[in-house]
Amino acid sequence: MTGFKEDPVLGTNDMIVNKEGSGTETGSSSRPPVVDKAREEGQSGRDMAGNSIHRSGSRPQLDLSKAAIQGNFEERDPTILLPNQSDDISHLALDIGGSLIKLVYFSRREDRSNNDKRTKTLQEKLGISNGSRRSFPVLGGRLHFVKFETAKINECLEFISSKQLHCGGVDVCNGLLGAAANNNAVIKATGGGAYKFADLFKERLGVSLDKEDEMDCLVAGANFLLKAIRHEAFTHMEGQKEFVQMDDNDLFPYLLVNIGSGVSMIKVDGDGKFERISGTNVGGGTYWGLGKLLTKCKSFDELLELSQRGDNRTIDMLVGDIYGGTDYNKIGLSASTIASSFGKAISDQKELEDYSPEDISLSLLRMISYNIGQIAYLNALRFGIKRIFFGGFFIRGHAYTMDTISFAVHFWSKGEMQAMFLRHEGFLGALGAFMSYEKHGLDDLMVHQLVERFPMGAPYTGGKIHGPPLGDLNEKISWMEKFVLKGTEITAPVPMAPSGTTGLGGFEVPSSKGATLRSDASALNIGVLHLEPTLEVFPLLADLKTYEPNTIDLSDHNELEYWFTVLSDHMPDLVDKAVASEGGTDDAKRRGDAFARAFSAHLARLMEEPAAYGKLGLANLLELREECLREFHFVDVYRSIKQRENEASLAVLPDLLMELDSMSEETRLLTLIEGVLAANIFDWGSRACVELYHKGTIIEIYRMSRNKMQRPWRVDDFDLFKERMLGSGDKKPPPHKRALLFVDNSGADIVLGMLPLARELLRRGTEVVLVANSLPALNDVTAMEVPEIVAEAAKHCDILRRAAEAGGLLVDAMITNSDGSKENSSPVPLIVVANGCGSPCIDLRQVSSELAAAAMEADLIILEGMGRSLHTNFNARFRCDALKLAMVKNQRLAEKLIQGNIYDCVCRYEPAN
Ligand SMILES: CC(C)(COP(=O)(O)O)[C@@H](O)C(=O)NCCC(=O)O
Ligand SMILES: [Mn+2]
Repeated sequence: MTGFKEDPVLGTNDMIVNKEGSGTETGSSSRPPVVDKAREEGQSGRDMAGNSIHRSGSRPQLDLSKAAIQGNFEERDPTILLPNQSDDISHLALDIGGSLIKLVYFSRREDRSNNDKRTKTLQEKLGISNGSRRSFPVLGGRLHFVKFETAKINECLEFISSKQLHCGGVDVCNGLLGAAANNNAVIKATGGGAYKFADLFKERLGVSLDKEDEMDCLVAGANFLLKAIRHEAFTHMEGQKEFVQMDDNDLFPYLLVNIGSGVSMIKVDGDGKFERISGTNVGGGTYWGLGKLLTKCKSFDELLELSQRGDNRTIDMLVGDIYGGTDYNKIGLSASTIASSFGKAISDQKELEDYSPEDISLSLLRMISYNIGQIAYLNALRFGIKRIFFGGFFIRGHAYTMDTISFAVHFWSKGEMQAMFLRHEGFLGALGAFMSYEKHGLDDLMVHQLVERFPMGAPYTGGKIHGPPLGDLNEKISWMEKFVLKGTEITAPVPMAPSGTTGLGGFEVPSSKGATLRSDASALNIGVLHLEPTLEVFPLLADLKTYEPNTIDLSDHNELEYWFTVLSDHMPDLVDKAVASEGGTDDAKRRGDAFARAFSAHLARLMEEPAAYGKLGLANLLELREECLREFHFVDVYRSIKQRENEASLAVLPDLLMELDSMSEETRLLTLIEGVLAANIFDWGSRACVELYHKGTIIEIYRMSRNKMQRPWRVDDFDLFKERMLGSGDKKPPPHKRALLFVDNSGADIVLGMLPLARELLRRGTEVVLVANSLPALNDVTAMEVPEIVAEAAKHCDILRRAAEAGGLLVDAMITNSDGSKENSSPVPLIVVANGCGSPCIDLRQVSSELAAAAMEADLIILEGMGRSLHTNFNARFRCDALKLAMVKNQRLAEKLIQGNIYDCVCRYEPAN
């Protein structure tokens, strides 16, 4: 496991563990289900050999039978009583190693489900409430990863206790179970400490540790990660990290090389199917042990840090030392290849003290890393395995170690094999233990149901080992305040040395060795995993495998720097607005400051290491800002601005509709598209636009924007779109059946832009689904707000009114005409669907199940706005007709993306192929 073990590690083929044939009761998926009765009664069973099997009392699934709402039914989040739910929903697992304790725990999420009556009915009307809905065995929530030093086990116990993780029940605040400490509670644990500290856990927390086999856990954890997490695996060559997309269907077999004190090499053939095919006793323990003796270092980190400044040539015997400074060309060895680690010490007339500890440490690190890389390669070769994943305590995200191992594998395999690493590798065991809870449902989770987000629980130092837990918002704020006093400490952990080779390159000199240690020994390069069982892949994507939501890749440092500055510059104004949106109270000011600090800290962390939480795109940064605001309880920063703009726009809507109705079909279509582009100027996320707003009223700006809409636009496929809509000559194409309109901003954008366009589609017999954000982001309109806007607009327009009624949007509206007659035609419906996100951008790999269901019948999608159609999805291809409409409100983006200028427009039409 990831901790150093006391057990000696045996050499090659010393032990075979074949999960399938072993008949053991540990592990997860291959195990036969445990008889419920035995579990309920907490009995111990007997296996075939008569050994007693400890039955875990844990059962993470919710028993919803006889569930009843307690109190007021009309409340937004009423308390639900689950009388039949046992209080053993386990949501904590541990891996207690020699030096670190790794915790994986699950926290329930408050129910964010949309309770709006109107949107509910309309979804029923479209038949999308049941259709594609599955029953989800797993609760929505978050999977957290936390580390403690084993030496500070008290902090760990305190953390568990303060968060009530050992009670196995659901958060008391959520009122589900109100679980008090449960003396029968059992926590899954692996690693040597599961034995060593069992009594301490019993004594301090009243819980028993249910021990799981380390190797079972390791494999279960690795399999889960490789299948369920998008940017989990990466290569690391010459200081460059590159994520590798694993193919679910082509994952096995792989070689898992776990470098703890010793090294285990495990061939993994499937879930629960693995065999320990080899190992070596020269591992992390060897490096640490020998290093300690030779350098007098006190800790592993210290030793590793020394190596950063070392030069192994003073102590290693190189090919050049033997060949008088020249290469040994005949067998392809250059002069700088290590011929013999520590070999120079034989002939040098030196004592140990004459060598620098730095050089010794580096020589040792290279000796051990190359050796492991070579043995791993040979074993992969032996079994015809192409992929090797390295993990364990020894790796801990240390760039130079990864480079060294990668070089070895690359060198020996002549580039045929790749060494890969896992971002969560430090948590394989803990995750595996977590997976071993019976019938978790977790193993069935798919990539799109897990969203990795930046860790929001402070400390915000980029995930250093946790100190004392922070209980509530107030503590979180105090924590942020404390760090202002300490100035720069809040920013990211030690920076990675800039990459760049020495010129020697290759096997001899990995490049990422710098003056400072960039190790993940203490920093967690992982976020919080949000489990969103209702998320689905947008079914109209042409090719999920090649789909990349982000147009701007922030691994380009210039880009990152630019967007970092944009977001930083926007901060003061955003904080002002946020504070004002919460009444400008002292409490709001405190929260505002804390938000600014937390967000800055995240940005600083990402500047240091952009790939810290997987591949970083602009959409992730923009979402991070919204998540940070929510973290400090800013519910909707632009609420009043949105309201004001909605009202102003609704007031001029009747005139606009009248004007449109007086036009020919062709002119009207053009005017409508112009209207959408012009109204997209109302974007409070763009610095240029915000400056504009100080210069005129909403309507003045809208008029000015309309007047500037001369064609051709910078990207102008209007004629193609018009032909599809209106045909050419006598040919009248059939209308689209259903259009999904991804709406963007409040105010003019939706009222004077997208709604009139929706009305035109409805008039032509196309069903319209307005797709809006689930949660607020900047001034974007949310799905909760749209029905209100539609209801207002419908007062002035029969087409909208009837469609909205048909879609169930107007629950309180008249169902008779003003002359008293009933409607006799059955108009196509207008409905609203929440997209599942709370960001100005949209990642179509992860949308709400409602949207996925609504998309089934759709043959046209219209993506509007810079966030949804330029920053993301600009290059996305769909299986139906797609129209992308946006005004570019940023000069740099305009230049980069469309070789144009700020305020240029994009009307990109791509027919279904
Ligand atoms: C956040 C946004 C994507 C929102 O644009 P929208 O989707 O509303 O058209 C956009 O405002 C943006 O990229 N802003 C940052 C760049 C700037 O201030 O110029
Ligand atoms: Mn927007």
